Amino acid sequence: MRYVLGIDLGTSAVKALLMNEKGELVDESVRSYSLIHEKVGYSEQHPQDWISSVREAIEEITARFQEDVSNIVGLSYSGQMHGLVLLGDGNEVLRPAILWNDTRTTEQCAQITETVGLENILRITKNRVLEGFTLPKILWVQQHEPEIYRKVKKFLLPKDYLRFAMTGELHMDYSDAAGTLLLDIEKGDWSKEIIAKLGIDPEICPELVPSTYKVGMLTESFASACGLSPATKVYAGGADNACGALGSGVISKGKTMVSIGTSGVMLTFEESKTEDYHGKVHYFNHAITDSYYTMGVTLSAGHSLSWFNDTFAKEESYDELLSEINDIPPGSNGLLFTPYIAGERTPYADSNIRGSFIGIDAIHTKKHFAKAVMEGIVFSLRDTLEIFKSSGKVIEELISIGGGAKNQHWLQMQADIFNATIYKLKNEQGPGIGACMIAAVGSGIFKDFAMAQEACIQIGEKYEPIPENVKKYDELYNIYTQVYRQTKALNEQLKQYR
Ligand SMILES: Nc1ncnc2c1ncn2[C@@H]1O[C@H](COP(=O)(O)OP(=O)(O)O)[C@@H](O)[C@H]1O
Ligand SMILES: O=C(CO)[C@@H](O)[C@H](O)COP(=O)(O)O
Repeated sequence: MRYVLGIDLGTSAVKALLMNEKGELVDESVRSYSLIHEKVGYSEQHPQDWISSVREAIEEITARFQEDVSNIVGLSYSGQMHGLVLLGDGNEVLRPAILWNDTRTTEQCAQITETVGLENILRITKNRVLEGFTLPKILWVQQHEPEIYRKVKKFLLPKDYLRFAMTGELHMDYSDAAGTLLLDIEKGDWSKEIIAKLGIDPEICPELVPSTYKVGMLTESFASACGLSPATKVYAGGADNACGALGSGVISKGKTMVSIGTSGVMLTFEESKTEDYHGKVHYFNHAITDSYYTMGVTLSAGHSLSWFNDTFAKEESYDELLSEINDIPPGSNGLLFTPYIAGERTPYADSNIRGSFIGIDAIHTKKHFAKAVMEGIVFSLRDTLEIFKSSGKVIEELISIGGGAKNQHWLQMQADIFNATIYKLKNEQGPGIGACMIAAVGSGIFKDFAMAQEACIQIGEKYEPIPENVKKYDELYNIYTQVYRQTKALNEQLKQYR
């Protein structure tokens, strides 16, 4: 029997999945790592932590593997998007990686928009300039750390650096490159115009490849450190949201998924690059050649719940914290939360906005706050659903993935707030499954992603909207949508005290 490994390099942890040639998941392991928040708005990680965590996660799987490890024929990746890894002359890492949820680059975003022009940016990249994307981070290093910038020979994204550490080969795949704001989406190449206008050395951009491209084999040293065969073939992989889309079957028109990971994502398949959302949602290349997807991002989705848990209920597991939320009616007895605890992206591209609890009453207890946090996160994802609907899309079914899909009440809440049928996967790790599918298609186990989807994706429970909850949540959503406007100016005044 042949096997493939999928490595999902997430924000909070790396998850390694082992899949057999029938598309069944046979083993998995997880290793967590931390985020560094040196200042408000900063979010970094040490690339070395990714490498050691991945090595340990694979080692755990190979130690349990009962067959010859050469039966693990291929591996691929799903990676947290946009994070900037800078390499010097000898491919050494020059500074910690600046991540997707780092919002220090508001000034650089304004400079890019002014220098390149918003119309040009939208025409070339199909996206607006946002703090989370990679290009503003490159300019930030250029301006604030010129001694480091002078040494830069290549820039990579997180999973590309991981792949380099495992193979010695430097590449970037199109689905992840789309999130740099340097890719000309129509031409499928680095944008010479943006690069020239911003005075960036084109040599720092890595070679672009498709997700199923075979970049090479594992280095002898990495293979022996994690117990794999050095003949294991390595395929490029994709952005975590592209892989999440693969892993939840969003590979054809009309398919939509919602993910509550550290961030929150509402994502739908786009057949072509010609739809125009005027940058209101992100428009990126899929991991399938010549396909695209659009998505809106809630910066702190699962992160809002993990923040609440860490800050107010550290001793409790998620299951303990959420055990009584179903005793509370929709709307948490008048308590409303906006999940802008680290700024927001969709629909408000605003790095300064912060979250609120509105309507705190003496009757509210910890479980009300926990439920309000979950509701606020889903309201925020509904903002993107409304953008899709206003462009004429009909979305009646969604696949829900990510850590948030582990909680059945949260899944029901999604059905009620989106007024749509929610399907859960048997294993909620969509991006990891997508990474396995890339390795399986790359190594020829499946002819294409349609065949891989048939074999690898197993739908679990189904959640139907409950009409009285839908009605109540519609009313509450109307109140929710007013909070941003009404708290924006207050947060501007509060900024100096952060
Ligand atoms: N048992 C659970 N119940 C509800 N939510 C959970 C549970 N476990 C994890 N989560 C949520 O999922 C988030 C992590 O999701 P995950 O997809 O693993 O993140 P990432 O890929 O960004 O590292 C946590 O921040 C938390 O909000
Ligand atoms: O910034 C984005 C997408 O644009 C995030 O979705 C990151 O890709 C991180 O994802 P998770 O760790 O939350 O899955």
